[in-house]
Amino acid sequence: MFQLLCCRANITAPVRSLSLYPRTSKTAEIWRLARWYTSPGSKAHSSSQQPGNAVSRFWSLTQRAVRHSTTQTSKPPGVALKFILGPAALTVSARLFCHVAYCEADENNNIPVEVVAKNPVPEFKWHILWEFVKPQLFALLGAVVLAFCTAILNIKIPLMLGDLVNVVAGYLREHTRNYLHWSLITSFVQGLLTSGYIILLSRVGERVAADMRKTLFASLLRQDVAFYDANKTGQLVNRLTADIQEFKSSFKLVISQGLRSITQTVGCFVSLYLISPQLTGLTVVVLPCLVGAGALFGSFLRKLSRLAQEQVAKATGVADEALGNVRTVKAFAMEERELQLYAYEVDKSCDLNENLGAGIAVFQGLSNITLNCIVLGTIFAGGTLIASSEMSPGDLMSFLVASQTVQRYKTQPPISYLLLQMVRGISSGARVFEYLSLKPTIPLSGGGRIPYHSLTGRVDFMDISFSYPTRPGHQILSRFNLTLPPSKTIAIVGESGGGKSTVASLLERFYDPASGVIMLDGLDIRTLDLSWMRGQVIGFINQEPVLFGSSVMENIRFGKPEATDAEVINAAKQANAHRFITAFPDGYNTIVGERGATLSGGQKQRIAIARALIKNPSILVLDEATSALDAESERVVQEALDRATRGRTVLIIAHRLSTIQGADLICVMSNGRIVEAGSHLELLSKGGLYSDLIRRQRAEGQK
Ligand SMILES: Nc1ncnc2c1ncn2[C@@H]1O[C@H](COP(=O)(O)OP(=O)(O)OP(=O)(O)O)[C@@H](O)[C@H]1O
Repeated sequence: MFQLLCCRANITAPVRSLSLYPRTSKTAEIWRLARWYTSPGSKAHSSSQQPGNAVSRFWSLTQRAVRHSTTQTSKPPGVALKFILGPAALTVSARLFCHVAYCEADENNNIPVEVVAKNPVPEFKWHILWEFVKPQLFALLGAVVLAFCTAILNIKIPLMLGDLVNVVAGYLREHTRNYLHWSLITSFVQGLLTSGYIILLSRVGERVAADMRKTLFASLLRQDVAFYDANKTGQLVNRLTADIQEFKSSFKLVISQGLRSITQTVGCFVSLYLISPQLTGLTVVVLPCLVGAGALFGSFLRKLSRLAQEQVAKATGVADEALGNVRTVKAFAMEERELQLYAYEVDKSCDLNENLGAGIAVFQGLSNITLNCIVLGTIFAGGTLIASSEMSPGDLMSFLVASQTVQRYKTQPPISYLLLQMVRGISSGARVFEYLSLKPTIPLSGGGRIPYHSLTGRVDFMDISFSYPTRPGHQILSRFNLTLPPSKTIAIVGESGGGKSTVASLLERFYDPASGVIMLDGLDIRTLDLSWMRGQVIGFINQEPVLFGSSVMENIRFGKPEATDAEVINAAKQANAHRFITAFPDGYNTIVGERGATLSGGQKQRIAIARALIKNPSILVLDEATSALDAESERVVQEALDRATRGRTVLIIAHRLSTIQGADLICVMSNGRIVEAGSHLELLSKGGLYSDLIRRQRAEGQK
């Protein structure tokens, strides 16, 4: 609707349609517009404003041509009315039509091909649209009325100025033949050049966007885990998709239209100067003021646009979180609450975008008024010069044609639209670049490696103190010390929230401690190659294994991309997973669904164990690996784990104490430190915190 208003509010269109063109050029102009209007492809064509303007211009010129061919003199009042209402009606309806048609033909519609191929073509349901439009009915009607009135004015203004045109048009008639000849050649060359720059620009735009996507994705993947604690994935995905899309569209549009506008403007200014230095001087005085005011307004709009885009990303984040965790949302009957949260964020983004739209509208209105004043001022000043014989009527005519061209290219491909696109493109680009230049504090590669045959797998946590970066004041570990001897199984137990999983995260180097050192075989892990450590030394299995939506085979191979099929099957056998996998009709090629949704908890866990085992890690970290399973699944998974842990250094983070009684050493954590350590029997006989925990867990089990 806003676009519609903008289009119709564009009262520079009548200036363009003044028919100040030489009469013989009209047919060429009409033909060019008709072709422009019907040819798809250019990004400029996807603007709902451009085609609309083209329609009004096309119609206006057609009317002029007809009028000139029939009579050059007076017109009866009925005819005048026809010329006002007819084009207006056509223009409004054509704009409405164009809007729909061009939305459908959006070249940047990024629906993946396979989705389109698999799903039936979605039906456009008018009654649903009506539900959305109903509350806005008054605004819509108001807009249609305003658009209609503007269309009438658009036609009225050229009619009023028509007499003036008739007077001066005679001058150009003498040059008709020459003009036609050159017009044809110029049109042809212009067509070729247009195709050329659109092809090139499209290529540049697509490649820039693809590169930006790849680079941003790589940069996001490189970031620390702390970065993901502080940013919602929905917002990150939004930068990867919507922001780059927006940037690409703006880039293409602004370059194509902007280049053309600048070239045309400079060229026409030279022409203007040759025609009348006095009038051009006047324009040159006025123009910087307008440009200055425009720049000020532009920076204000840019700020608004940035806020609006951030808010849209925030709303996307809320939706992403709710849809990504839809089972939890449903399990807690939180649909209504999530909807409220989403609606709140969407309403905020709606308000911001409305403000942005209003800002653009005011800008458009002001610029239209200013430009029309310039035209009238030119005519007035030109008239004065003609009266004092300093200028001929022909020169005034030429000056008006040239200044009209300046306006068309400087302000016409609606400047508000260009400006909006530029503002949006800059904000989107800034949001993309922000993450492109972000450096992770924990580099993924670089540093030493320990040869496989000399790696023993001993780990020492020495005087570790740590707080999460998102909660700096809350200390989780304080002077924490622990040794994992080679090929031994060490279990950590303790109160929930006591920091057990944090110990595992530090060993994986998801975070670095604030003070203290973690050693692997006597070497500070900060000096070792992180990719090597995570990829080959440490196997990690946690409570909620996350699988990717590909086949079982690919999920297991995720642990070692170069693994052969035989290695995958061997790992699955070790993880007690081979039998259930081969029972599936598609065996190892079974697709596990998004995040492994088509598998049971125990099956997912065993695939995750196979994925960790395939890399044959020296150190295995099990973070409550069986606590989410029922008794039967736990038995099968535990069996797999017992087999998997043999000959490796194992750190078990345990909630259920029954699963760790066979560990070589059990450490009890409290207040971020180890307060007790020993075997199961030793700790029981001590009668300390461990036996307390056992007693409490037994009591809970009996309830
Ligand atoms: N990413 C994070 N950002 C900020 N705080 C965190 C983060 N992860 C955990 N914490 C906090 O750190 C503390 C220790 O968490 P941790 O997960 O290590 O405990 P835990 O002993 O493993 O608990 P549980 O047995 O319930 O799994 C908790 O207070 C938790 O709220």
